[in-house]
Amino acid sequence: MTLRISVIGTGYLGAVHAVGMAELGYTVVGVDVDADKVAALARGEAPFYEPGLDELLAKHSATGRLTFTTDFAAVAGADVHFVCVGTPQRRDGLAADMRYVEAAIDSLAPHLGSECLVVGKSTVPVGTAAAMADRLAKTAPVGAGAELAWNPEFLREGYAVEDTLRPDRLVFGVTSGDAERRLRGVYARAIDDDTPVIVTDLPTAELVKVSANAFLATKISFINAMAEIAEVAGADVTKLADAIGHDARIGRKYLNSGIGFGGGCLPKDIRAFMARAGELGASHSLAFLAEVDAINLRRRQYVVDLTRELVGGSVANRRIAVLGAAFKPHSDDVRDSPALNIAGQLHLQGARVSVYDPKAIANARKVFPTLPYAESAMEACRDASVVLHLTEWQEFRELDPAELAGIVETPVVVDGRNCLDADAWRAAGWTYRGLGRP
Ligand SMILES: NC(=O)C1=CN([C@@H]2O[C@H](COP(=O)(O)OP(=O)(O)OC[C@H]3O[C@@H](n4cnc5c(N)ncnc54)[C@H](O)[C@@H]3O)[C@@H](O)[C@H]2O)C=CC1
Ligand SMILES: O=C(O)[C@H]1O[C@H](OP(=O)(O)OP(=O)(O)OC[C@H]2O[C@@H](n3ccc(=O)[nH]c3=O)[C@H](O)[C@@H]2O)[C@H](O)[C@@H](O)[C@@H]1O
Repeated sequence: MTLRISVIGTGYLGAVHAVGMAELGYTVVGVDVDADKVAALARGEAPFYEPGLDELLAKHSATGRLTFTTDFAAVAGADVHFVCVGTPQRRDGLAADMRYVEAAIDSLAPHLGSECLVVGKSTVPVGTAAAMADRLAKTAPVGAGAELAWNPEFLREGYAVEDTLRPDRLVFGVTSGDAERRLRGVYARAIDDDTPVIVTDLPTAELVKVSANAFLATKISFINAMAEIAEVAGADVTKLADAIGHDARIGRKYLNSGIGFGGGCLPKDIRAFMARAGELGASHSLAFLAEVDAINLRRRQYVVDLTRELVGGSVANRRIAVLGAAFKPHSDDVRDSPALNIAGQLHLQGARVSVYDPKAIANARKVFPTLPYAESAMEACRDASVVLHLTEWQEFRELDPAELAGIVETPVVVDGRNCLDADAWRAAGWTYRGLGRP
């Protein structure tokens, strides 16, 4: 019999997971409290930009095997329930806001059938799974027999469909062999014999997730610290990254220097990890993450200061072109976007900023409605005193520096992602400034 799956929370993670489960052949219902999001998904439209998602959504919505609703009663009868709700940073501190996970468990509990599996996928502070198992036991109908497991997700936005359908590894935090067997069954069609499946207890599974993100954030801040040193020493951090990256023990990935990491995950996850370590009496173990965070935030400030310096001291009334609003290319996500943060700071200092992004303008407008936005890279750059390249979309890499030089006021470019062809820009008459790169 076809497995029936429910996915609670249909944001960047949950919508892709629901679609992925349908692609694996299951009958799937996605539930969210956001009626607009549900309505879009139910029409077969992805509520955000993610390559490949629209096609699969349309394909499976048409068969009726993939449905979306705000009504939790629709999850009744599902064999496996995946909890994918948000765990954002709390407004009053560094810790994760667990309200949404708790609410999802409470809404799910009354509808659980006998012998179903509830699987947490959200990124949570260690100890959450055990607490949610207790919560479920207290609220689920007597005899419901639901079991809880934690299966953290490692997908990257921009590659979310691919990562869901072909995960590089799976982690199953379980308390029984039966839960492991069921999870192996769910993912059987997504993996081959070589895909590592790591089966752990609940706290280890939760920690794997946050430590993976902490490591990635640390690697990025490491190279950005090297960029700071390279800047004052007159060295080239991009060459340095290539050279150390050839050492297989180090590896070149996540050594791209620039304005640092943003998004809905790395920044809030390292902060929540520090907060949890503090609650567990182990603040000292993760004290280095405060520096990782500080190095990262310094990158944004550095570009703001550099821009001011490049225009002779004050950005007031100067036209600044900002290429990029998303926190990274192939995504329309602007959560904690370094590019938007820099644009916002310059705007507040009186600059006449013009922001362009191929996919993220609509989301950027919601967060920063007062920022001026352009319809194209050329429009953003017209009459600019400085061009800031802040999100490395392919479209920006392909800009013709000679053509652009003809429409700006002053040909000065700051390459916040260290990936433009410096020689080509200089040859076209530009003052090129990389970050930690001559
Ligand atoms: N975005 C990503 O690439 C990845 C995210 N994660 C983790 O997945 C979780 C979700 O992240 P995103 O999808 O990015 O967040 P998101 O904000 O895009 O989506 C969360 C969704 O949960 C819904 N929701 C909130 N409370 C609810 C409730 N009580 N019942 C049903 N739905 C509810 C919201 O309306 C929203 O649509 C987070 O813990 C995040 O750290 C993990 C791996 C990758
Ligand atoms: O927990 C999550 O949500 C996800 O967080 C990250 O994925 P994501 O946020 O989609 O984006 P990344 O591709 O990791 O990039 C994060 C940020 O780091 C920046 N970055 C990345 C790599 C690099 O070398 N340098 C660098 O500055 C990017 O521009 C971006 O702002 C992880 O890569 C995923 O494995 C994880 O599942």
